[in-house]
Amino acid sequence: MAYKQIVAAAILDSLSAPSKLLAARRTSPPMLAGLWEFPGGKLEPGENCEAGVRRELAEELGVQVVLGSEVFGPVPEGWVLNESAAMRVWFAEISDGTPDTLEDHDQLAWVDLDEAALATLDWIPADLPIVHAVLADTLAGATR
Ligand SMILES: Nc1nc2c([nH]c(=O)n2[C@H]2C[C@H](O)[C@@H](COP(=O)(O)OP(=O)(O)OP(=O)(O)O)O2)c(=O)[nH]1
Repeated sequence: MAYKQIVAAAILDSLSAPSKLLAARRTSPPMLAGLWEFPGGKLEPGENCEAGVRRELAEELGVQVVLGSEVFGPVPEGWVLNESAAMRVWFAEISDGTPDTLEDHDQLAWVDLDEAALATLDWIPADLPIVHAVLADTLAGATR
């Protein structure tokens, strides 16, 4: 089964000594509006995944990033979101710009990297295993 490829970033305050994750609240479609996610989007035809992540973060948040390790999911396309889409996610640190809600989001939040703080956000349900993997990888020092 070929999944539509989505790419996204788990943006940390620091790749070397992470303490916070940048979460973004979606504005559309109605079914997902108000839910929190990893900023990112659909890969364009012919684009490689890392370039896609960088493009999406520039468009949506107005930032440039340094990419760290991938947050590996269970399939080659990353984390299965639904019957037709899967998402690869990379750790990232902002190298230029201040994140802003330029496109697709109405709120951004720097959240402490602990279970309780992350659980206060209403995440897209498909993202919950990814949130746990992000936490586990940061605790294991596997972000870069
Ligand atoms: N970016 C992102 N999308 C997610 C996450 N979790 C999740 O289920 N999705 C879904 C929502 C969408 O159906 C799809 C991503 O598409 P998108 O609408 O963000 O893509 P895009 O920015 O390229 O937008 P567009 O061209 O369709 O306007 O993946 C997540 O954490 N981040």
